[in-house]
Amino acid sequence: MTASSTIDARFQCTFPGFSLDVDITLPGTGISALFGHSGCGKTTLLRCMAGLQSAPGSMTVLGEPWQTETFVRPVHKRPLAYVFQETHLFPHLNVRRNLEFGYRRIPAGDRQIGFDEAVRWLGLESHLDRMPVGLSGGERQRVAIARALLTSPRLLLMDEPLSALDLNSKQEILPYLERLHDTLAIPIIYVSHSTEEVARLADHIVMLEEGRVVAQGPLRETLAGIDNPFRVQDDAGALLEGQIIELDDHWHLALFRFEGGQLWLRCEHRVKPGDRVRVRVLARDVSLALSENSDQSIQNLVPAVIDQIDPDIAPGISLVRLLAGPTPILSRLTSRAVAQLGLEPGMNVWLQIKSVAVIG
Ligand SMILES: Nc1ncnc2c1ncn2[C@@H]1O[C@H](COP(=O)(O)OP(=O)(O)OP(=O)(O)O)[C@@H](O)[C@H]1O
Repeated sequence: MTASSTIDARFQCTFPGFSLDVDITLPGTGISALFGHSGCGKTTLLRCMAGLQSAPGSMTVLGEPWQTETFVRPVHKRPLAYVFQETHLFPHLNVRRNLEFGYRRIPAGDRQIGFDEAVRWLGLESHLDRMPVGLSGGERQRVAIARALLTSPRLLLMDEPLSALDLNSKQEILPYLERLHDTLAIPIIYVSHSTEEVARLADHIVMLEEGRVVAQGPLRETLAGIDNPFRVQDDAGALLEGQIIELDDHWHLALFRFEGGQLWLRCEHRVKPGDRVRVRVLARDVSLALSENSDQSIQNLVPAVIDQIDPDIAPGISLVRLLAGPTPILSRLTSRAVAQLGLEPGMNVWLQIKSVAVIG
C-alpha cells in the first residue's frame, strides 16, 4: 500500500484516567472496523481523525495531509461525513428536504454521488415525503447515511450506527450497508463492538484495548490469528468467504464452498446457488479428529493441517490454528485432548465443525 492509497493516522490524546496512543494504516477502500470493548477509545480515535478532538499527531487521507506536526486542517474543510448512533435529522423537514440539506451544501461540480443514486442505494424511494417522526429507527438511520453520502465525502466515518436500533431494525439495515460496501468507492471507518457486524461488513480491522492498538490487519487473517487478543472470548473464531453451490430444500441446508473445503450450512437466511456469503466458524464449534470417521452425527468434516498451537489460552484450554487449504480456522480444545491426540504443528487432521452460521 502506498501513502496515496491509504489512510494513515497517528494520535496521542490524554484525558484524566485514559490515554490514547495509536499509529494505524488503513486501506483507502472498503470498510475498516475500529473494534474493542466499551471505553477502549474507539470514538476518541474517530473524533481525532475527524478533527473534532484536538490531539497531537498526524492524519493523511489518500495522500492528502489533514494534520501534520505544524498544520491542522479545520473540521469544516475536511471532505468527510460522520454518521452517529443518533441520526440528528431535522424534525421539521421531510426526508427529501433532509437529504437536500446535505446535497445542496456541495457545489454542483464537486458532487460525486447523485441524489437519486443515494436514494436508491438506501431504499428511500417511497419515503421521500415522510417526516422523520413517522420513520422507524432503521429508516431514520438510512436517511442519515444517505444524507452523509450526498455531501460527496472522501471519507465516511460511522460511529456505532446500529447500536441504537433493535435487533429487527439492525437486520433490516445490514443489507443496505453491505450494498454500500459493494458499490461505494469511498473508504468507510466503522466503529463497533459487535463481532457480528464487524465479521459481516469489514475488510480490515483495528483492535483496541485501553487506548492502544493490540492487533490490526485484513479481517480474515486478524480474526484467525492465534495471538489475537480476543481469542479467549466465547465468540472467537474464523471467517470464511465463499459461495453457495447447492441447496437441499428438504433438510433446509445449503452447500457452501470456500477456498479449502466445503460445508453444509443451515439456511437461516435466504440464499441461492451462486450467492457469495461470509460464514463464521466459532473456535468452540470446531473439534479435531485424526481420521475421517463417518459413524457420527457431524456432517461437516474438512481436512486441514495444524499450523500453530497455543497450549494455554485459559487454564486447561488450548487454541489450535489450522489451515484448510489457504484458509485459517481456529479450534478451541481442552489441553488434555491436545495431549491425548498428540497434536502438533504440521499434522494432518480432520476438522469436525458442529455448527456454522451464515452472516451475510
Ligand atoms: N472529552 C472527554 N473528557 C474526558 N474523558 C473522556 C472524554 N472523551 C472520552 N473520555 C474517556 O476516554 C475513554 C475512551 O472513551 P471512548 O468514548 O473513546 O471509548 P469507546 O471505545 O468509544 O467506548 P464506547 O464503545 O462505550 O462508546 C473513556 O474512559 C472515556 O470516559
